[in-house]
Amino acid sequence: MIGGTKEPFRAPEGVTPMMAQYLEIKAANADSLLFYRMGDFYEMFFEDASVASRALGIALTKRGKHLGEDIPMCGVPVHAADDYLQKLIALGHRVAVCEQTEDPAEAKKRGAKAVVRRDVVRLVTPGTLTEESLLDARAHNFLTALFREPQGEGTEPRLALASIDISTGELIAATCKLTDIPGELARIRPGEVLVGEDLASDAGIRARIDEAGAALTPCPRAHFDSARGERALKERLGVATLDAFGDFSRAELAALAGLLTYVELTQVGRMPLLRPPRRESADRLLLIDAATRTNLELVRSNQGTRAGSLLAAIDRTVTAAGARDSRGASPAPSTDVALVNARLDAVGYLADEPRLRQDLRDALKAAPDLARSLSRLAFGRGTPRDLGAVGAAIGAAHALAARLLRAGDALGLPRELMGIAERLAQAPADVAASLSAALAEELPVNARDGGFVQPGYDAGLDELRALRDGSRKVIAGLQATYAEATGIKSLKVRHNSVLGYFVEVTALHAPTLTAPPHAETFIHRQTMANAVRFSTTELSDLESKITSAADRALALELEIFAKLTAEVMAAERQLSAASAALAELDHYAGLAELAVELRYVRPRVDDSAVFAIEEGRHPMVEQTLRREQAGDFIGNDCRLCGGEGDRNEAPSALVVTGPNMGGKSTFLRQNALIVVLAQAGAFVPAKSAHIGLVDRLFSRVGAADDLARGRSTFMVEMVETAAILNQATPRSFVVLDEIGRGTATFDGLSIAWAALEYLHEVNRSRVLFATHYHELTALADRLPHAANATVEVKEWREEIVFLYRVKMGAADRSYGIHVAKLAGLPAPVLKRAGAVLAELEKADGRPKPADLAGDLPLFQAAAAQEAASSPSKLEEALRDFNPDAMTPKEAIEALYRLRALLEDDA
Ligand SMILES: Nc1ncnc2c1ncn2[C@@H]1O[C@H](COP(=O)(O)OP(=O)(O)OP(=O)(O)O)[C@@H](O)[C@H]1O
Repeated sequence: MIGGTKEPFRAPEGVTPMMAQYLEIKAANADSLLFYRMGDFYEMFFEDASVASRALGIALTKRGKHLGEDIPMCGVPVHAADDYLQKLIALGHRVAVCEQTEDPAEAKKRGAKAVVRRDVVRLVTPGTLTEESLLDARAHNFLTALFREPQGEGTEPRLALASIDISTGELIAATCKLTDIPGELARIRPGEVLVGEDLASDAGIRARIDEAGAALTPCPRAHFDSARGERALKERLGVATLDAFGDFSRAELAALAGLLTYVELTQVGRMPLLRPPRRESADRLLLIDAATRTNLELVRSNQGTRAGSLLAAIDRTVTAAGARDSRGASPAPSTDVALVNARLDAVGYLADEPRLRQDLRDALKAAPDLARSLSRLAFGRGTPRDLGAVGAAIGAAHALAARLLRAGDALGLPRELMGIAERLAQAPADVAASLSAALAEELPVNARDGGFVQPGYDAGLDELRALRDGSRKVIAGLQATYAEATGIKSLKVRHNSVLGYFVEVTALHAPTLTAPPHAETFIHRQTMANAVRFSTTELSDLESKITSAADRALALELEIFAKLTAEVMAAERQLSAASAALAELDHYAGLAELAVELRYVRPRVDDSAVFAIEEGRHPMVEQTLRREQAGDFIGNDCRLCGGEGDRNEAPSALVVTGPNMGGKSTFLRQNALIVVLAQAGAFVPAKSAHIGLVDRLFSRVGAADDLARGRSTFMVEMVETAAILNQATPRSFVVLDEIGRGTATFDGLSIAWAALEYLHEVNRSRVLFATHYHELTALADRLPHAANATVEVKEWREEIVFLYRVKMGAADRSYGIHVAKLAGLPAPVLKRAGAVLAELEKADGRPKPADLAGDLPLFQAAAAQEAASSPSKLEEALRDFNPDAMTPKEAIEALYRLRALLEDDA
């Protein structure tokens, strides 16, 4: 555990002083691999060496003995350490980087055997990366802390989440129900999740964090101290109260405390830049659970790639920061009508102004990644290029603000864009002026390389540089002087790191220099196969002049670097605000570009329960068809009206039937995606769209096996269906695609039937329900607010042609065998299948819809309530268990218990 109390360490007897130091530092960082700096390498020893050599594929060697045994060792060169770090972090390791904290010469002064002082300067963990090389520029890298709210009696357990992207300083707090944690983690996608010991021992929480693909780090409970969190935040932000940023709960402050304590520990005291925290209130976000996110391929396709996801399809941002923003952290789909419309106003304005949009995008493209440069500077890991980036970004911010305001003069900017322009205009011009006065055109990657301060900025520096360069010129001149004095035309003055400057002549000429009169000037240093090398006092003097001038010049440059960094950090608040504004502007301009490029329209978003789409399209399928020149996407209408609205206007549930490959799934998902886009403030792929705000979105496909997690297909389906039936409200939007196919036909049909009835009667959500069970089409006749829809096909000489048009009404038959033919099933199999089908139909092997309709009672809302007032034992038992908190094994056991109860009742 990070930051737990540690026993004082004592090295065993007879260990070398260096090993004793190593063991002590390792003992204090037992849960990390220790990168122990030795010269130009980070070395690892013992178990760390074995683990790292396997993980990195590098050689395992030995170095000396410890308690009579060989010490395994492996190492990575310091200059290439980033690559190795990245691999280790990706594999889930954490790394403690231990540096020499004094000059070896200093150590020598303490005695020949004294060990150079070393200390861990940083813990590298998946959630605390700042290096450009370790991060994806276009994605946030969040570290999230979870804290369980004290639970009142009879209330649902809730958790507070605090998240930080330490590479940009973005800080967010939120609270959600325990059951919504997977969805929240899927949205934030943290690289690492911190939990107190109590939560760490909760198998349900562990499983959820694991499923979100994040590393779990247990921390001492004491880190989650809300009073400390509040104090630390106020101090860091220099404010007396946090009220201006949101109404943080004690649990949120505790989560923030856990987060900040951990950051401080891993960064060994250095605190990152912090942007004012944002409180995301879960009741103003469209809730999308983890399964729905995966199913709709919001940020990742089913293949696990960005390509093919909704994000890839709609992202037209031109800066890395804009892409990070678009990825979902800040413009998360909202349920706040005013906010959604304000965002749509911004997109609409830029969509209508092509010239302005183009100018803004051109300027944004040239602007550097301000957020990440700022964060590196705050950490003391900044480079001259980061300073250059800050200066350039301020310039870009002013130019963009001016461009926006110029446009706004005539037309009046919408609220969001006005806010952006104001924040951009406040970027500190004085900081930009000092940076541009100080910095050279070409900037080195490292401050230690020097040469980044431009001539004329600092007289002292200019003088030292002149001294250094003058001496170099004198040396260059000495070659000619020596050649003439000795009569050796081939004499050269050279330089290497061992001898410094020296004179080199061929072996043939060497005697001239070793004999009088030259022997006095030339001091023999080295004899090579063909050459002999000499030094002279003059050269040595000049050399030490150069070295000392260069050293002093570098020291002066580093001072200037520190001064400029301090100046930048003093304006941190305005710079952070400007950097967020740059990202937002890019985000809006990108959405406007998308709208124009692909003819997306502005949706009408309001508080109604309507969902009316005219000629809607699927964002990803449309683009794939276009890319592959596979024809046009056929737009389809969809009209639904949920429980709170007037369900007579339109059905609340559509049962979609039709042949495989006919376009059912595409139709279902495009409508769910349109909801996501609209509520995120984006235009949507349709001819027109009217959307009454959706509070929760669910999308499920009849599950594929999830054997890796030890659940059967059917179990997954049922757990997920249960989640929907328990959570969907009259404002929700539910997409169910072939639910129930994971079990025997009749069971599956019955469950699909009952689920649809329940959604219709109890949840009263807007529902799209695709199914292969034709029998379900009968339901639409029985349920007042359900209707049938089907995807059109044409039959032509025993072939079917898909038209991809969705029309009202039921499919007259299914076309499984036709599709099997398209898939290339051998002809004899197809023929035999046709014969079997004909027999079955003749023998009426399928249940008649009417029979089923008669057998199965509806879930009338009233009946459901009546049942609720006198719960049976079975219901009581059911209510007690929480499917989300169960392991697959527990779920199966629970099912057996329920069965037993049922038999008892009977
Ligand atoms: N509206 C449309 N316009 C053009 N092509 C479409 C349209 N809808 C679907 N398609 C094409 O048809 C393919 C199959 O669609 P989809 O997966 O939605 O069918 P399905 O009815 O759900 O099939 P199954 O029942 O086998 O899952 C899509 O990948 C796409 O190429």
